[in-house]
Amino acid sequence: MPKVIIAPSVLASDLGNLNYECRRMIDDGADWLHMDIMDGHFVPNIVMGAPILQSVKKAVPDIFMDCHMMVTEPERWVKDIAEAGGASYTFHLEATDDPLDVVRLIKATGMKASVAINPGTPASEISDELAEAVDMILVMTVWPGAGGQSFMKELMPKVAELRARFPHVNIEVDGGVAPKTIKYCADAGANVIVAGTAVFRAESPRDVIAYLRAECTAAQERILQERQTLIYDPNADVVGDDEDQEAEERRKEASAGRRSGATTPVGSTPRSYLRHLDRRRSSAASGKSGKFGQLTDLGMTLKLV
Ligand SMILES: O=C(CO)[C@@H](O)[C@H](O)COP(=O)(O)O
Repeated sequence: MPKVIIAPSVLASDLGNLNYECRRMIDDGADWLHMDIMDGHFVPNIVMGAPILQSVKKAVPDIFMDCHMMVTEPERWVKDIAEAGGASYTFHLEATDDPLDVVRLIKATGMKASVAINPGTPASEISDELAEAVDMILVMTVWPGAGGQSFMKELMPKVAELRARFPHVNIEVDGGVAPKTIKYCADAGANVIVAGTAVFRAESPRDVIAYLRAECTAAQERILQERQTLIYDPNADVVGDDEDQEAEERRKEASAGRRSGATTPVGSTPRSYLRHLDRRRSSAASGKSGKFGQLTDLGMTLKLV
């Protein structure tokens, strides 16, 4: 599983003291700083651009700036952000017809490339080819444009689906992530955690960062153990297996979230996504068959990582 990374979103910081705020977060244990760039078109707000990032990079040279570009023309700002010291460039899938070309432009600058999807965009819009080309996929857990919104738990099946499909890709969540909501993200398989209000406005940002990290690390161990149980067993009977009551409950909750773009009718863990595929395939088959066979028939590659 990819490393757990905690990235406080500076949108919730004291923007008049941005250099100090970024330094404070790094000293408190943050791995990255999440820099929200908004152009007033893709989202209705305008927040910072390359000159501000450049000034931060100069004052805080060891910063890793995770640049979330909420802009309509993602290709237009790649060079400026790279020159300003951006380390990772996230563009929105909804903002381009040629995501692979944007990735190519980003990579040519030496920055890491990442693609974001809005709450209304299904995970299936991320093609295998795109996922292999990027370093990270950002699943927005609020509609982009403002900090301090409520976390959309019903989107967790998208995270679980992407984690099941791409065990090694960084999966980032952003929006309303806090100690109260981290478990949903962590169980679904997210490993890059953006949190603005919950960290910057906390009495002890250090404690919040440590808590978010601990929850994700613990969940990763659980996910790895669950994957072990998916080792091929020709005698396994997965049809009608009701051991995972919790997944069933989550499936019900998830289906209530379809209107928000959560199109995967499954529970919110990578394992339950794989089990869903298994059940779907099994219902069309007669008798018992091995799990690997069923998954690979569906085009899935089940990997132990
Ligand atoms: O991109 C965005 C909003 O558009 C986020 O980065 C938010 O800034 C996260 O803030 P909180 O919801 O954690 O306060």
